[in-house]
Amino acid sequence: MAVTIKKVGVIGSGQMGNGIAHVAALAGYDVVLNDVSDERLKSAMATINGHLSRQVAKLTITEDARKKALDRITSAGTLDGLSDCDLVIETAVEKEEVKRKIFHELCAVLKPEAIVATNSSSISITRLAASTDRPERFIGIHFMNPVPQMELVELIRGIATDDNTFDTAKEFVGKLGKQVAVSEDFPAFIVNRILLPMINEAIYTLYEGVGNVEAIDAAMKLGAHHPMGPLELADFIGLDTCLSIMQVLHEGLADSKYRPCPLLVKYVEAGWLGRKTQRGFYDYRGDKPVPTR
Ligand SMILES: CC(=O)CC(=O)SCCNC(=O)CCNC(=O)[C@H](O)C(C)(C)COP(=O)(O)OP(=O)(O)OC[C@H]1O[C@@H](n2cnc3c(N)ncnc32)[C@H](O)[C@@H]1OP(=O)(O)O
Ligand SMILES: NC(=O)C1=CN([C@@H]2O[C@H](COP(=O)(O)OP(=O)(O)OC[C@H]3O[C@@H](n4cnc5c(N)ncnc54)[C@H](OP(=O)(O)O)[C@@H]3O)[C@@H](O)[C@H]2O)C=CC1
Repeated sequence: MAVTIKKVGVIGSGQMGNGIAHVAALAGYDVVLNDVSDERLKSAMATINGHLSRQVAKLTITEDARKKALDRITSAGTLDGLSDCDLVIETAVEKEEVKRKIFHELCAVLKPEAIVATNSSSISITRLAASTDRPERFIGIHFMNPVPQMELVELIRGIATDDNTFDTAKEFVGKLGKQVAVSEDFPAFIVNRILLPMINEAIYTLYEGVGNVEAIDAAMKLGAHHPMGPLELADFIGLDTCLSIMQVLHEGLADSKYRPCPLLVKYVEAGWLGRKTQRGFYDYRGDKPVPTR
């Protein structure tokens, strides 16, 4: 039987965290948004307001809905502020040690009956659940980017996830107006098991000089009707996240076909992480994106 969720905690206020806070608040949930820096939290609130305002301008929501949604979101600089949440969704960086540390600290302050979820793109839900005090109330709720636009959410049970937790997560996703795809707990689940090797292959195509950035993106946009070219999409997701997902696939499935492209590694080492750092396969610092290769 599903448990009633009223207050949702979101840990990490990057592009996914602010998107999840946005859709949860619009659906009527009280939201507490947490991040390590106040600056990040301020910028996330401004981003959410910007996206809600665009929805008002497009008449997809009313001005009243925008105001109410914003009023439902509060920010918290520490995890103590999430102690009375019914559901907490972790969406910090795709690094297992960071997530484990967050769960350890969160569980010490969170009410025992609350559900803990991760928006991880690739990491084992069973393994992450084992770093909490409540593996039966732990689940993967994997949103797609950009959250307000994408219809799908993957639900991934760990080995110990109980039926109440699964049913509650499914009901929550339904109330956000999204569709569920259920995935088994294997590296990168369904969407990223398919999407990330395609993106990695596009980077190999660039690395081997088969085509330049513009040619590769145009080929897949015009030749396969993808809404974004694979390199544009990689920049949109974040190259650090893309690399982490490929590493999880490579290590988890022990197959050389998932080897991250050395050029992807180089971009991440340079700190060229895509849109979020203004430089990746494109340079976003000018009026329009300029390919970096
Ligand atoms: C890595 C993972 O773990 C899993 C993943 O998420 S993989 C990534 C999955 N996502 C994709 O593949 C996205 C592919 N791209 C697309 O579908 C489209 O390009 C897109 C929806 C992002 C934008 O569509 P578009 O028609 O080119 O652009 P545009 O008309 O400017 O925007 C369409 C809508 O998206 C919204 N949008 C665009 N970027 C956004 C963002 N970063 N955040 C929130 N909303 C955004 C716009 O506000 C607009 O909404 P309205 O119509 O309500 O105004
Ligand atoms: N990008 C995508 O397309 C998708 C990503 N995901 C997953 O969502 C998660 C977040 O990704 P995304 O939003 O893109 O990443 P971002 O880099 O945009 O945001 C991550 C945020 O988490 C913050 N953070 C880091 N450590 C902590 C911490 N200990 N406590 C609280 N906040 C912290 C970061 O702060 P700071 O920068 O200061 O370190 C940053 O604000 C990842 O697990 C990713 O795999 C899932 C679906 C799609």
